[in-house]
Amino acid sequence: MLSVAFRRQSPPYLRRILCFELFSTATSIGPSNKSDLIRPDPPPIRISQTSSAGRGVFATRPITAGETIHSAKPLVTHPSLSLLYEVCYYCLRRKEGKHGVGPGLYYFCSDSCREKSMAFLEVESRGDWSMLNEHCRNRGLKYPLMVKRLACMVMCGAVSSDCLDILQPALLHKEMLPEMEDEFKLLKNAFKKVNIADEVMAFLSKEWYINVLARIKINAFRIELPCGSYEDLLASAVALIGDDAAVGNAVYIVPSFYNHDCDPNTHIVWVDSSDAKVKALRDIEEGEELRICYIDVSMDTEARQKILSEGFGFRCNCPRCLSGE
Ligand SMILES: C[S@@+](CC[C@H](N)C(=O)[O-])C[C@H]1O[C@@H](n2cnc3c(N)ncnc32)[C@H](O)[C@@H]1O
Repeated sequence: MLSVAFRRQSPPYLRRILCFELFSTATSIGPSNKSDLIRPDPPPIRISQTSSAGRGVFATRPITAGETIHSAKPLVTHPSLSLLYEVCYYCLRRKEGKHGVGPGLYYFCSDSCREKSMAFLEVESRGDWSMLNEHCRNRGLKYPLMVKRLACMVMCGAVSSDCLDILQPALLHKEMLPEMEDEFKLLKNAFKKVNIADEVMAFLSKEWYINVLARIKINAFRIELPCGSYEDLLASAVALIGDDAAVGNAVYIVPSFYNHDCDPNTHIVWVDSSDAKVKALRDIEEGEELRICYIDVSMDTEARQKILSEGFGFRCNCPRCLSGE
């Protein structure tokens, strides 16, 4: 087991985030009497410093194999460009059959998803995103689209411009900057052409763009959802040819604190939307660090280290890698 150094309690800012992301859906029974609000048990985790991988997530009690440790809702999502009109524009749930949505119209799987999207869509739908989409499509990029959505969410007041600052950023190399600057110009120009007050756009600087992209790069999850129907299967086949099999990407706060292990004790599952469940793969002791895997761990040590180093910027120090397995 990893030797870990952790404080007894998560720092206050992390406790606030845990409360927001994990308990934002208290169950209400009966009329609007506050005493009727039932809060679920707090999840058995705390976020603390590890000895060698920055912050990590630790079990606060024994956890049984197969147990759902907690659920998490994304802060920001974006569908894959090839499935833009085939999955819910908010939660990425696959469209089942024909839902009467016209060509070129976004699909929402429920009134709730439509309502939650209303504010950022009001901003987003004013712009012409064809150049940014084309740029991303040609280069196979997904993250600039998430930055665009986040910018719209900031402009409509749904989130603050620093909402991702708590997450670890990717290390950026000088060679990456020209492409990021091009993307930023495409984004900024699209906003400039529409009627958005300067003060509402004040946060949208090149530094903000690069700062947010660096965090999304290292913390975004690629969401793959099983196909429901034959039509879904066909849509996925088209996506596979045109782009990739993922329905989209999403960034969460709490799941972003899970470190990687090539023999993980925990995994994240998606059933039918971007709502995530973190589950135990085996029995876990109180105080043990919970780790997921970021990559296909069936590869040999050298291949795993190469992908983790090139894609995530770190040398894996998990017991399996240290033993050269
Ligand atoms: C998604 S973040 C995980 C949370 C992060 N430790 C933090 O403090 O916010 C991924 C980063 O955590 C660190 N990390 C994760 N797994 C690791 C591992 N197995 N070995 C070394 N560092 C790791 C690396 O710095 C990596 O870029």
